[in-house]
Amino acid sequence: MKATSLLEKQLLNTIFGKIEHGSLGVRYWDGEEIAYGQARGNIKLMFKTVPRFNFAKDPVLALGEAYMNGDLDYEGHLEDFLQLLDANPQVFAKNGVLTKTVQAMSGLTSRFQAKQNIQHHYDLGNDFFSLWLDKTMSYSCAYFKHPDDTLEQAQLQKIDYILKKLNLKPGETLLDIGCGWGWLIIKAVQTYGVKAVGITLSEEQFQKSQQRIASLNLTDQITVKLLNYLDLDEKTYCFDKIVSVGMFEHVGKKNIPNYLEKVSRLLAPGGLSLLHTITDTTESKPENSWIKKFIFPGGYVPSLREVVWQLPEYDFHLLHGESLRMHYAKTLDCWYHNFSDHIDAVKEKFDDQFVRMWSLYLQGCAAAFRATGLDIHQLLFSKGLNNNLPLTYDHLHN
Ligand SMILES: C[S@@+](CC[C@H](N)C(=O)[O-])C[C@H]1O[C@@H](n2cnc3c(N)ncnc32)[C@H](O)[C@@H]1O
Repeated sequence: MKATSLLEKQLLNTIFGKIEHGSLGVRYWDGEEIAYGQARGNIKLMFKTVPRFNFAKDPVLALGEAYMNGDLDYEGHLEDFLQLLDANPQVFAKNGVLTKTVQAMSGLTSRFQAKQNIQHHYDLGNDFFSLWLDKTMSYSCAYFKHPDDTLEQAQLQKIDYILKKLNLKPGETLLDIGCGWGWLIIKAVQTYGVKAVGITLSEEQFQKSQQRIASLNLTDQITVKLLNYLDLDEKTYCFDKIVSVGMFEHVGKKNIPNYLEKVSRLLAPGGLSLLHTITDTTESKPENSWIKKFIFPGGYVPSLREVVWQLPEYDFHLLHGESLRMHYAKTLDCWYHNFSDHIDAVKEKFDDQFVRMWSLYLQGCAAAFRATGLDIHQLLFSKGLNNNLPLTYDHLHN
């Protein structure tokens, strides 16, 4: 064995040797198999070659990179692996335990960086996303009323559910911050006769949503803007309702107060806002640097309490909160299933590294919703007091 491969093996052996909770099987490139931790594990990493990445600096990032590059495969369930990461932070954390809070405090995202971050992910091409999203092109957690609902049904149910929570009335104004490909605002206008504004930072989403709106003759009722939500003019706009679905994860820890402030300035007194966002159990978990580097640059998953405690600062009153954790695991399963079904078409557009990266992202996130504290919440709140709302939420389920 060459000296470098021996050194790499010693390093990995030292890292995995610190596992105290759970267990991990590893097959090295020379064929040797070692079981780490306690008891028999259900997950096995198989190094095909000497990995080229810096495990000493950031093991999670290096494992992700080794998988993407085809140096590493695994057998078993990703859920088990993610539980192992959670249970052994001292082994897998970047340079020791650096919490999400500490890392995220280091930078306020500029307008330019925010746009770059969004384009990195969302401007991969509408034809790519349409291969595996449903027909509405909703790119957020769906709502499954029955386990065998199709993805499209579940996405339409999610939109319907959100619009009911917002208690929309004809003639009201609705803002959708991070409107994606526009289906929620289209449904809101068609079903409730509201006037809607949608904002996105993605060029591709902007083009496609404009086309959809024009083809449905809704241009008088809907405006879509290619804009950072922070730049929406408060002197021109005031909305009865504001919704944001799957956008808040891009805001960043330092910008949470700016987001809430902006919503407060754009919302009419007594107005309602619904925030649909991924949340984590605590803000002191190590962040996943692989996801942050390759999938969502600039992303930050807040904890639920981090959002809720700030609401009163802006005179927001929490009315309703709901976790849809298992709905997101199912949504991701559907996306991964569609992605795999269209793998040949994906491979025509992207290289192997990209395909492995997106497979890991979709499967890894599904596993994280199932096995870690990763969650997703819909929070409904009013600006100031609103005494004219239904007394119960029975209408949501009729
Ligand atoms: C995960 S997608 C969700 C899209 C849509 N709401 C849905 O449910 O399908 C996130 C959206 O947030 C938008 N976004 C992220 N940061 C933004 C910002 N600073 N200003 C405006 N839009 C932003 C993206 O362009 C994208 O449309």
